[in-house]
Amino acid sequence: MSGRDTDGGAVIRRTADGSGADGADDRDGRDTAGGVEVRDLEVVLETRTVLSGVGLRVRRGGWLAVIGANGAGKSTLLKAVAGVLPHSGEVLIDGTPVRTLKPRERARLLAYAPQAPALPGDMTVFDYALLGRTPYIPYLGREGRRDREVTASVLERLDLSALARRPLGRLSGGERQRVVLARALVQQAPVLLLDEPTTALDLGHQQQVLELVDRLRLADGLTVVTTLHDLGVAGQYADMMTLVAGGRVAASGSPAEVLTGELIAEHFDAHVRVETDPSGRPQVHLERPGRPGRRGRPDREDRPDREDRPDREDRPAREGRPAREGRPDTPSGSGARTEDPCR
Ligand SMILES: Nc1ncnc2c1ncn2[C@@H]1O[C@H](COP(=O)(O)OP(=O)(O)OP(=O)(O)O)[C@@H](O)[C@H]1O
Repeated sequence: MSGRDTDGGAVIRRTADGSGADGADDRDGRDTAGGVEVRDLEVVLETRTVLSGVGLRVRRGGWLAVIGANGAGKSTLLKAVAGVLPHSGEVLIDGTPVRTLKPRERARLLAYAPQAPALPGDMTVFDYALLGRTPYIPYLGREGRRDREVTASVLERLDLSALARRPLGRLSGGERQRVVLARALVQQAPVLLLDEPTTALDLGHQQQVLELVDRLRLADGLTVVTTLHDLGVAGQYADMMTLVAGGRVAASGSPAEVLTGELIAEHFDAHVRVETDPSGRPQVHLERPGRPGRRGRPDREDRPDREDRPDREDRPAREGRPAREGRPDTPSGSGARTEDPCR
């Protein structure tokens, strides 16, 4: 379900059915243990300290979005959590330090989809996704029927069945990105780390991928950590956010706490309008400086005072949202407005 905002831009909204558990998930007998905790993480690349003093905590079944400007350290943070970068400090997966896990143990606990991995051009989509089953296949053994079934099922859910026999070298960028995600999902680990999983995807596939991840999270208690550049999407799906700036945590909290006009202006140097959607989640709209805030509407200063508008008292409070009197006022100077975007 996608909609259009009043600015004419496309807005992805979460589907209304928060339960999301469609019963079609194909994981069996798997322990869903696994929250993530990072303590005082430091990563030095070559001679440069890229992350310093980073801490975060994601409960089992939570979705954390790591946001920040280019070069802030988001991918480095994800790689350190995935255990593929040397680090100091502690990364705990379900209470176990990731550095103490053998690769096979780690792969059963944690699946990581990098932003742009090098893909073997001659390998087929199916065989590449099947690599996600490696931690379950005995040494010197072959994959079994179950492994092939899980792989086929994930490919189907990501609209990739028709491409199953296609070599990776002959895919589009968005198809490649879904194949990388497929391999991670085929791994069926309780912790899923996704580095910018939707950058190359069209709007429909973005939504398909994010909804699938959310369904798995809600149905199986999957713990999800993603980096996301699209703050609007991050605000719709994550239940917690960490804003990284200059290799440190600049802010963390709920999407409403982190996606404020002030923080976005400070750390992204971007001019935005933040609104609250009917489900209470923040929506971030880019605003062009010097233009009216909304198409076809006069600037705020030119409009009659809200208190003077005659229809205000007659309107019912929106469903799922406290009446105006119960909502906190917009912080002064935040740049965020609280008008209903549908009016
Ligand atoms: N191997 C490396 N050696 C030294 N510095 C590196 C290395 N890899 C990355 N960096 C630097 O570390 C910083 C953080 O990089 P990282 O890829 O984590 O940023 P990011 O927040 O994911 O950025 P983006 O949004 O552009 O993907 C950047 O300044 C980058 O130039």
